[in-house]
Amino acid sequence: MSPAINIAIIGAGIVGSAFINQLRSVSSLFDFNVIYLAKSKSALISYDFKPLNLANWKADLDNSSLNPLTVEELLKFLKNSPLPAILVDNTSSADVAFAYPQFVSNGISVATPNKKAFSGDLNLWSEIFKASGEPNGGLVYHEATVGAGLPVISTINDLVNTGDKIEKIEGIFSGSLSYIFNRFSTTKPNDIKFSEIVSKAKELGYTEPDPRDDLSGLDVARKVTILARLSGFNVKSPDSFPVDSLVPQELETLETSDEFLSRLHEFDSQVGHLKEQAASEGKVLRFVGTVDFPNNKVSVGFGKYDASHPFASLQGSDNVISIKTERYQNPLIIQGAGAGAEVTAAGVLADVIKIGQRISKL
Ligand SMILES: NC(=O)C1=CN([C@@H]2O[C@H](COP(=O)(O)OP(=O)(O)OC[C@H]3O[C@@H](n4cnc5c(N)ncnc54)[C@H](OP(=O)(O)O)[C@@H]3O)[C@@H](O)[C@H]2O)C=CC1
Ligand SMILES: N[C@@H](CC=O)C(=O)O
Ligand code: NA
Repeated sequence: MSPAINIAIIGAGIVGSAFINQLRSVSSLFDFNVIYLAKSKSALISYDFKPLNLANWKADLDNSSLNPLTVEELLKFLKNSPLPAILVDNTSSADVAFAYPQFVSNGISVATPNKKAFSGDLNLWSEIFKASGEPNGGLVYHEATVGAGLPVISTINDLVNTGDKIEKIEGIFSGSLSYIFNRFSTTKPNDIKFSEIVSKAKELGYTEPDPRDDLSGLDVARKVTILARLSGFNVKSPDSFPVDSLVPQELETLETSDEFLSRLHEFDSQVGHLKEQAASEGKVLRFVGTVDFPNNKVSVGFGKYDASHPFASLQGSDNVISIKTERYQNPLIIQGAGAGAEVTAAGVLADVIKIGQRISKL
């Protein structure tokens, strides 16, 4: 049994809930003590660092009168942890993400599916990994930021760390857009309405908290930025290259995602023409990200594909990522579910286990 490790979890939504349940299911294999669990308005806090009883965690969290700790308070709390500590950020909060360097430089490890820190300002990227490289720095794992639980980050890291040179990465990186377009855009005419299939993707837990992050191409741009940076291509930001958007300009500034979803139907015909045009050519629309090193080009947007193309035959929320390198001239392909509570949570849990195994060897 690896030595006990204290875990602080922020976020108990679609991914966070599945993560907590999966963590409890492996508790006999690993000595992970949850000492903090928070959502945006309430928290469970074990000030004496004894493991929280998670038997009824959801009701306890919903009914807790404790407010979540601020980032500064949480840092102070975890710095006093008598055991090594891991911060698990299952939110899409920028505030939490931008504080990672403070946690990591204090020896607190981070495991997260939150893309914001890794696709934000390049200086933040450098600060996080510089802090992690310090002798007492915490470990940083973010497998689920690209392709959910699919081994994309670990594969790119292994390729780069063993001296391979990444030449081109391309694929379908959005689970929600994959689900949407696998159904919405087919070579045979269909009467699926765009707004309906988008709402369905949200119901299934595939989209970002605000689906506009998916439909605007920003989520894929964040993922492509992360992969480019890991491959040694210091992309400045997710908006420093062309990104196609499917968010109607009139709906971009609506206050809430609910308002957006309630009005999206007004633009069904506008988006419908895109798919009809592709179908008239015997093709389907797919949303693709590309990092092309020899041509110094990064792009995120629509492409039209024959029914025989690998991008045209995906199922569910599948991602497919093609990685061409100096060694893999015939590209290495990773394919599978790229969104969804269970597969994403498993990616985060696997990172927590890797951190625990590495810490226990220290
Ligand atoms: N869904 C998926 O398939 C995938 C998601 N991800 C990433 O996982 C992360 C979570 O996504 P998802 O679970 O779908 O999102 P949800 O909106 O379902 O859950 C977010 C959770 O974070 C909580 N939260 C938000 N801000 C704070 C804060 N400042 N402090 C404490 N808690 C906070 C929310 O609280 P409250 O409940 O009170 O609102 C909620 O519990 C995102 O970064 C997303 O990009 C990555 C890969 C796949
Ligand atoms: N909203 C994202 C979730 C995973 O990153 C997607 O649709 O892929
Ligand atoms: Na992944």
